[in-house]
Amino acid sequence: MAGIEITGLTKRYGEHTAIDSVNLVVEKGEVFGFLGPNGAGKSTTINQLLGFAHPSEGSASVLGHDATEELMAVREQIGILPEGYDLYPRLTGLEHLQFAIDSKDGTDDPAALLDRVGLDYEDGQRRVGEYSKGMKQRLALAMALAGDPDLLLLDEPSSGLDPTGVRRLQEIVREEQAAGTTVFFSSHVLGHVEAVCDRVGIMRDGQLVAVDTIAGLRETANATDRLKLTLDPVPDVDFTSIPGVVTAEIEEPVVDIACVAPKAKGTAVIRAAGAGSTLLDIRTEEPSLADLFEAYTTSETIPSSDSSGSNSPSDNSGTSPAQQTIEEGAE
Ligand SMILES: Nc1ncnc2c1ncn2[C@@H]1O[C@H](COP(=O)(O)OP(=O)(O)OP(=O)(O)O)[C@@H](O)[C@H]1O
Repeated sequence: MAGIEITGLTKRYGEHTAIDSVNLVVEKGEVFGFLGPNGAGKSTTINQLLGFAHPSEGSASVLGHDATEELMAVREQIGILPEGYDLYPRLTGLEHLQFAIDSKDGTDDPAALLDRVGLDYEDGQRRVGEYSKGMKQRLALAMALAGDPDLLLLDEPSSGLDPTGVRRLQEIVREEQAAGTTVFFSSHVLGHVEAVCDRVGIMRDGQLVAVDTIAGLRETANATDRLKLTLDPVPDVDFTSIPGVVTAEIEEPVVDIACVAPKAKGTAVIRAAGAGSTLLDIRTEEPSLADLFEAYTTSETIPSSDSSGSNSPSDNSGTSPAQQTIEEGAE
């Protein structure tokens, strides 16, 4: 049984299609990052998983239960940190937590949950109306963890968190995964996603345009590695004539080379040395998730490969829109 299984999921608001024929399988125990620009359809998809709205077409199941028809069974097993959660200003943090524990028939110690998200017991005794934004976010995360859920659904969990809070969140995600919990979360903080996710899915204009590991996305996007050579002097060498080098920009004393073939880096170093230059420094950079995000969400043609249709670690039968241009994909 999958953690999440989404099949042909479409949601229309009047004439507007918010999500369009989304297919996705997230395996149990997987940490899955759900990405996309503003308005791409992430919250709409998550809301369908939470049974907040009926799909126009298709279906979504969570831990084997239909998200719409078996809402209560789903809710009992999952922890939710939704976008725009409601907290009650007059109630204390501890009262919120006790409510969350009771609603799951849980046995958690509220003080331990507070500690887990980095809130003091004294914070827990204060009314939530006095909380800062980050404290509210920590409390909402603690509420999602109540009742030892089998699946965590987190919409922008790092919103409002300071760097210590983000690190704590990452530790919690890893601890939960080690305990067998499936974690599905949307985030615009790509460094955080990169740090904890097994795979990511990228939404664009309501469609799921990529599902893969970050290494897989790098391969499919044919994204360039960067090689920065600090040379004394910068030689009169045409680095772009090296097979695999895409661009070579000189900003004395640095030559910044973008290349698609790993071998090109070694050749560039040998050519520079052969021209009599002393190599003062060498740096290489792989494309970051932010670079990949840009490639998948702003370029006219969505990167694709034979394997880009795989939307599950064990399933190669997905329906990612390979070879599809944005114009063709838009409704
Ligand atoms: N209740 C609604 N009524 C009408 N349109 C809606 C509604 N909810 C969402 N939409 C539209 O659906 C599209 C997807 O919105 P959604 O909130 O899912 O995006 P998102 O990827 O979560 O964006 P963000 O990163 O800004 O949170 C947007 O064009 C939005 O305007």
